[in-house]
Amino acid sequence: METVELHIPASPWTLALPLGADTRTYLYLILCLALSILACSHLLRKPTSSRPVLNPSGFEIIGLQRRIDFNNTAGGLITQGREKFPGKPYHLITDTCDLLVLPPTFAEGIRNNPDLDLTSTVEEDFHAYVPGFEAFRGGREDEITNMITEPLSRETDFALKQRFGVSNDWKEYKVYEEILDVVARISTRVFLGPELCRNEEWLRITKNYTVDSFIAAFVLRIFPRSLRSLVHWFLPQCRSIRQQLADARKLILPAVQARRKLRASVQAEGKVVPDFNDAIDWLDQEAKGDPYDVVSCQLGMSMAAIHTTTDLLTETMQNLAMHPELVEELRREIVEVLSAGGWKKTSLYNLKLMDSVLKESQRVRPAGTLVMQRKATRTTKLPDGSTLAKGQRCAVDSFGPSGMASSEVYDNPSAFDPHRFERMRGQPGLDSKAHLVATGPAHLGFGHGQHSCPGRFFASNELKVALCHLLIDYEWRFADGYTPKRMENGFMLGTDPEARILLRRRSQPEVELLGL
Ligand code: HEM
Repeated sequence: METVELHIPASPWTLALPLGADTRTYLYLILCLALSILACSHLLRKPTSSRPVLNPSGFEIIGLQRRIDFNNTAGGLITQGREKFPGKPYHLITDTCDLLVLPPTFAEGIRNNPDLDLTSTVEEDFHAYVPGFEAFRGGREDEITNMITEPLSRETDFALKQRFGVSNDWKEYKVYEEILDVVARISTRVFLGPELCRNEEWLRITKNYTVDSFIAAFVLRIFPRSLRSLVHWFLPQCRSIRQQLADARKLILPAVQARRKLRASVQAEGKVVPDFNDAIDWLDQEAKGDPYDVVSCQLGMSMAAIHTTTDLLTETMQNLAMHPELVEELRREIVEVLSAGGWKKTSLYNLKLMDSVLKESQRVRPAGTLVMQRKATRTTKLPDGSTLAKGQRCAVDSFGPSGMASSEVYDNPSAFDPHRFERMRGQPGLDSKAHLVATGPAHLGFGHGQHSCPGRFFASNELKVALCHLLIDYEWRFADGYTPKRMENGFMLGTDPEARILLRRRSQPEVELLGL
């Protein structure tokens, strides 16, 4: 499989920077103002620990070219770091910070360290204090449950018919674009309920905000932190995400207010409040009456959920196109399990081959080379007894020794083995590591420890429901002339957003999924 660097702004892994002429004038003006502050701040950013530095940046005024180039060089640098300092921490000067890269053997030791925080790394890299970037603020979005399998299935059926129709003729699609829409719809069904999941305006925002805010954050990072609160008002990329946030407010607030009003009136009449089974309710329940910004929580949740889930689903569909022998096996499993148990959470649990295929797809190509990004909120100890200074950032190299591609842990780790995790089921010591939602140093696809992905239980269910519908109701193969690729940008790895497939509806599915 080739690795390419693509520039398609439909996915957050690729960033193009469309700056207009008037913007450039503002940028140059403000850049002049910023030079002296930058020179000082870059001198101050040098690592102070005695650990080795892989890529010392030397003196630089802005380092803009180096930071832009970092998106293309990060993968190579991490490979160099792994070879040069095997099993040892080292500093890497990234496009945003001085990062201490740790081997996977440290993952267990740092996973629940209360002095290592994830939120502040996101807030720092994505300017959470700037209007328009509110969705990057730490919020209440981690209360995710997974109790709506049946409505999820109904919405998946609707969304797939919307995108792929019901024709039995082959038609060519850009798979990422189509699956992104399907995932946005079914995720919104759970986050905001049945009305907004079919609202085109909200679907546009929920799909675009992630990519647009990544671009805006990148542009804003050109400026020193002290100027960002001013500069952002003039940047078209920041203006665009502020507008999206304002549009989101107009759509979400009336729905939330209507829900609260209904709840209050039902309670006043002494009746039982209906269970709406969506994140409007979950967030309100968790807030227990405290004020919170429901719109940025909802956008933050979509941002964490939609492109990540789309990426894994698209990657798995492509793996199935490369291994068509698996399709019949998976269909047999679906028919057997769902015919016996219907659309229950336990049925999804029993789709063991499907779980293994998804987990193996994620093991071979996770969403990032580095995971568990953290910042020390105070001086703390690392598992090797050394000290991590307050403010120092660190992250774990997923592919380091004992990690996701390690021959100490996995037989033939470079091969895609769809049954790998299915075989581990029921084996003492291995069963707990076999499930898609299980995390550990040898599988960091959802991170590990106190900040591991709280949405993975929901994502796992959503992915399985979507795959059941896709496998039973549709068939697909790569479009003629298309060669599978994967892409890399900074620490992010992604499926090819340009991948083309031929897909058609099956005329005689083994089972009627909506009737279960
Ligand atoms: C296949 C889909 C997904 C993947 C691959 C994924 C991956 C990740 C990863 C790698 C992290 C960081 C973990 C760490 O640093 O230890 C994370 C965090 C997070 N994810 Fe996911 N995620 C997915 C789906 C979702 C969904 C569906 C939701 C919400 C419904 C969600 C919500 C979150 C939140 C809120 C955090 C931050 C947790 C914290 O701050 O402690 N994710 N995810």
